[in-house]
Amino acid sequence: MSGPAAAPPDPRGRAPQSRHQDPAPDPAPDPEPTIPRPGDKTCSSEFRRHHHRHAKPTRPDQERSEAGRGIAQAVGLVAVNSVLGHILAGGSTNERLGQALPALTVVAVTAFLGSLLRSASTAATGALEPKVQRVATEQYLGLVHCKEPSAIEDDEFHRLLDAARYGADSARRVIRYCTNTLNAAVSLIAAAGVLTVLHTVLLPLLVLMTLPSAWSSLMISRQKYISFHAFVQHARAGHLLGQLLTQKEAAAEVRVHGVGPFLLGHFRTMAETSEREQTRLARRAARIGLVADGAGGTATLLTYGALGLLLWGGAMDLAVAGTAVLAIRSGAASLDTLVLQITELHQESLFVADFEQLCREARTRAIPSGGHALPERLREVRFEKVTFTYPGSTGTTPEPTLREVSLAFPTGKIIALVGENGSGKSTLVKLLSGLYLPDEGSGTIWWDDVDARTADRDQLFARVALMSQDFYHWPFTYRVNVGIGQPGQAIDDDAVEAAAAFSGADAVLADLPRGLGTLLARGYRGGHQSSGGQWQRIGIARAKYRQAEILIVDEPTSALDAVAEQRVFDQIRALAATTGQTIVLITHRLHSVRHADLIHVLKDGRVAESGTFEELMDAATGTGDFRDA
Ligand SMILES: Nc1ncnc2c1ncn2[C@@H]1O[C@H](COP(=O)(O)OP(=O)(O)OP(=O)(O)O)[C@@H](O)[C@H]1O
Repeated sequence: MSGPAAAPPDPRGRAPQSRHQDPAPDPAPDPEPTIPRPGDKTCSSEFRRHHHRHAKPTRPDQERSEAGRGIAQAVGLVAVNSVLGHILAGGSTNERLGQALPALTVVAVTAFLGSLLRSASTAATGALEPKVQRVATEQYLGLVHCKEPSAIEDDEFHRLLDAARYGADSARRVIRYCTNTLNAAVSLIAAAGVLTVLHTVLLPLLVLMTLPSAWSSLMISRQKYISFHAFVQHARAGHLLGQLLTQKEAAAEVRVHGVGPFLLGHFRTMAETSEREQTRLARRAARIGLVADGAGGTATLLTYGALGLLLWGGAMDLAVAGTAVLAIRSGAASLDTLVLQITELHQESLFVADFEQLCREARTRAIPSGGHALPERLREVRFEKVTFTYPGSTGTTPEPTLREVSLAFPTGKIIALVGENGSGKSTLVKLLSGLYLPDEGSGTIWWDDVDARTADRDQLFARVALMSQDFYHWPFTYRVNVGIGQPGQAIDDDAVEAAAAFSGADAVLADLPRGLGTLLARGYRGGHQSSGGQWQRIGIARAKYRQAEILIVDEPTSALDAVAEQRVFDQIRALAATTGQTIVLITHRLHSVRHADLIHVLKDGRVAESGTFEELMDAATGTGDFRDA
């Protein structure tokens, strides 16, 4: 938990995977990631086809290696039988060794071949594992970023996200366990084949010996999985507390307000609950193990007793019995490994199933692609009796945040939204930008004559630039932080600089040690820390760079000084006048809406009044809501 690159805790108690021992590619974050081109497929069927192509758990060369290894092992066991036959036969020691020499050579050669084939199989697995993990991780990230924002509000979806987070790692491990399972199965078949040839009773006895450990492994893994699901959110909350102690955003309060001991105490309580659960699981595993060992021991006694009886009764000679002991030992070890690997495979497959469920769920909650095209030259966006309730709102009859809102955003105008805290201004622009849609059965948002519900959402997003209070500070360079406004295009440095000059972020740029290429992320080598006001200018530059038809600015000047604030409002006015952009301005500063063409006043999720500044200030035309605000 030491920073953004720290591996998440694995609630299943596995140690995080260590980094490669070999010289590895530079793991540092890429401060200038390649911005995807239009048509890049992240949520597409092509992506899924790619995944399936690479997700086969074993490769043909690997299967051939394993089959070859099994044959070598069986031949080796038969050769051991021959060696024992010669050694236990009559004659001098030299004669017996001489006769056993060819069989001994076969044993050595088969052991050598087995090693070679095992190593080929390990190399094939090693190549496949990272590929599967990458494809699965890409699929996970590709699907979850395309989901409707309503999924973000859904606790159940978050629980699924938490559980599925381990699916990509599990998919990787599935490869290893598949190989090990194949490995053990081949060894077992070799040993079982030899045992069947030696005596028919030996094989069922071998199976009997291993059944108890199979049962115990399955029981323990099932318990662990149930516990993981019960504790997945608990683990996430514990991880979050750990992060809060190390995060730079919380650093000042943690120290000055002394929040550290409070967080630590909380963390300890949560960790102790986890510890109790681990202890409970360990005790349960111990009890199950004890029962399984007792049953396994009895079965082993039975097996060797049967072997003794066969020898005693003369049904088997000593050399065959010796080979049988070796085959039983090798077969029992293989069966044990097989059971263990199948159990692990079963456990990992449950996590992969969570992962697949998440992928299915994410697909059903994906923002739909396609829809009606928006008008080329938009005249206005009009809300008609729009009611909106946040998904996941609690209560039997959840309260809508917006109620029967009717208002217009005419193209090329400056429209201000004002109202007290919580009146619904930010929610309204979330609907305007297409993030959310009106409640089913409520009114409509019209983009001229196109209903936002049936409109092509990608087109709708493309028409909007957002400059919200909490716009994202991307941990990339200055260039990317502005250029990401148009992620479908290669970044044009001249346009970045022009946007910076527009917003006043050129002054920020002038002070940066590496200009456009300065990394705006403290905590990484060469990372630079910008102030709140400086970030706000960068955010405005980003919105300007986006060149969308509708620019939504939500409290754009809260972190700016008075001069900078005046400058931003002048520029916003200039934007509307020169580029024909529609500006939707949310602000609490009434003097800054003086120049708006239209002001909508919101109160408790409803439109209280609309008009120009003069109309609203006039007692004859205004209701007083604006004047009182
Ligand atoms: N994601 C959400 N889920 C549930 N309720 C929300 C969510 N976001 C906002 N709300 C609720 O919706 C109401 C309106 O919030 P909104 O942020 O739209 O108000 P606002 O007018 O922009 O407020 P402010 O001036 O304080 O920014 C509030 O009661 C808030 O608690």
